[in-house]
Amino acid sequence: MLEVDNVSKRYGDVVALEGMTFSVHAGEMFGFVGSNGAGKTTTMRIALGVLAADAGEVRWNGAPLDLDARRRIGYMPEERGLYPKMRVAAQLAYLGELHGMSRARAADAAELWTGRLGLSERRDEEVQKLSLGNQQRVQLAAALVHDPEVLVLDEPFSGLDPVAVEVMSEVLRDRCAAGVPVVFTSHQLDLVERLCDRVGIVRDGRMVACGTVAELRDAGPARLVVDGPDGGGAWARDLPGVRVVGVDRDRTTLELTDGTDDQAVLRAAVAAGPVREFRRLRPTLTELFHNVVTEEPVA
Ligand SMILES: Nc1ncnc2c1ncn2[C@@H]1O[C@H](COP(=O)(O)OP(=O)(O)OP(=O)(O)O)[C@@H](O)[C@H]1O
Repeated sequence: MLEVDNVSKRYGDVVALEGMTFSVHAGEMFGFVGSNGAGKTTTMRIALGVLAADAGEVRWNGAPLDLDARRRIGYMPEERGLYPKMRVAAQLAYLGELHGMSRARAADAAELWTGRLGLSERRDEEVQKLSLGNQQRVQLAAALVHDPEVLVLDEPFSGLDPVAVEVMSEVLRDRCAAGVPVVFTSHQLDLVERLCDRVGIVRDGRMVACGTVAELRDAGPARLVVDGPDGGGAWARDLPGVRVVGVDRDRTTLELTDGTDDQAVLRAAVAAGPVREFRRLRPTLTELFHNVVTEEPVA
């Protein structure tokens, strides 16, 4: 398990992180989302150990991250650090050797990952001559080549075409299934919602919401949509614990205060007329994200 525990970081007067805390378990895919400048890259750099925290700790399997543990992380940096003039397979093999692999194992791993990531035809090309999307595939291969125990990926999906997104998703799912914790940042919330077991939403250097997508969608006041009795939602206006928040012809959107029994609402609706639809309204991750990042900051 990778644990980021109460990590804080300032750059001069800028508070980049303030008590950032979360953990990623073996075999779990964790999506790390937030607005530009929220602190995601800073967190990833600290998790990898390329940047020192002012306070707090990063632990791998319960122990503070040391040099040895860092070598077992596969990292895809936001600034994409490849050697532009080196050829794809030679570069990957070289990176594998830097991580302590024998020359033969590193060459095999380079062969394997270029194949898995659809780069077989590009093995002997210079990285700088590849399209940006293909350079990104090489960058992921570089994170994977030494068979890391943890994957930390900064924006692995940005700029990829739909086929490349599928290839990359498949590889990450596969690593997760092999027990590797995977954490990645992304602004593509639909993708995060589809892929991740858990999601953390960061705002102004703090984790403001964290959980499974289902947990996050179920948090907050319950909302119901009822398509039924006529009359602009009049049937619901006097129900205890119920607020009418929207009316669209016979379709009424209700917000329930905590503890209000939705079945009592259903009975009231049926008593007032025929009910054609009665369902819980759950926000998408995009709506949740929007709510979280536009909320007034807590003083
Ligand atoms: N080297 C630096 N020197 C000064 N300030 C920095 C430095 N790196 C980051 N910051 C500041 O720290 C804050 C967090 O930045 P960070 O890059 O971690 O955000 P992010 O969530 O990764 O953003 P994005 O989605 O735009 O990549 C921002 O206010 C940023 O301006």
